[in-house]
Amino acid sequence: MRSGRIEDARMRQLLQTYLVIGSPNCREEPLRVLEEGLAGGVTLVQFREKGPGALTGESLRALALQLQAACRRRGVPFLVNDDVELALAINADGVHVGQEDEVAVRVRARIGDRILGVSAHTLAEAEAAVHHGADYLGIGPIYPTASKADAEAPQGPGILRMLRASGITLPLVGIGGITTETAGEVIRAGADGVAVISAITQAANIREAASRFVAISVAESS
Ligand SMILES: Cc1ncc(COP(=O)(O)OP(=O)(O)O)c(N)n1
Ligand SMILES: Cc1ncsc1CCOP(=O)(O)O
Ligand SMILES: [Mg+2]
Repeated sequence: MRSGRIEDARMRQLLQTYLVIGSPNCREEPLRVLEEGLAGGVTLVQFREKGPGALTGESLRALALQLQAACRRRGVPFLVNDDVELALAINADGVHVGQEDEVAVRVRARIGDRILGVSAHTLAEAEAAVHHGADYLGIGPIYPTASKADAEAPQGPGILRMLRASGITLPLVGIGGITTETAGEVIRAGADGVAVISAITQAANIREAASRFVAISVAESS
């Protein structure tokens, strides 16, 4: 059991290499993809079961439990995207919600001290999320992405510089089209880390891809 909200310093460490994963993103068994990512050193995991062929009902819950168990074996926190009900039912470590999801202040009330991540695309959304009790903000898409059909227009790393210059001090993670070529500039622009779907889940060598992101995040954050 966690006692109290996560500290910013710990949150920043967890955000360094954040894997977002669901079965539609995987070319092979999601558990194997996740285990390879964990072996490569990913620091935080979000279960995001969305897109063509996404599981529902009992199979969704079964996959969530399977992936959560793999994270527990490695001591890596496991968050659930969108579905607060599922997160509570499986006792996940936290939830990530966006602007179209259940409002953050209500999610905070429901999940207690579990980790709360909130997506923001503007300074006003970022300030509201801070006020509503977010532990970190997901900022993106930074670059074009094929992994989210309804993504907003890419904003580039400048959005991160703008948020930092405007006084947002909460832990931030960049997301959207981030590769090992661009992860460094995302962190230098003000992110504490990078959240990645395809550059890890679709990699020919998942473990190696994850470990490259880890090395970049560590080097850029020190
Ligand atoms: C770390 C992180 N940042 C942003 C998002 C996007 O959330 P949202 O805007 O609610 O879109 P969906 O992921 O629900 O399609 C995220 N999932 N994770
Ligand atoms: C969930 C989400 N939110 C903004 S972009 C995105 C998708 C990121 O996936 P990828 O790393 O494959 O571009
Ligand atoms: Mg959402």
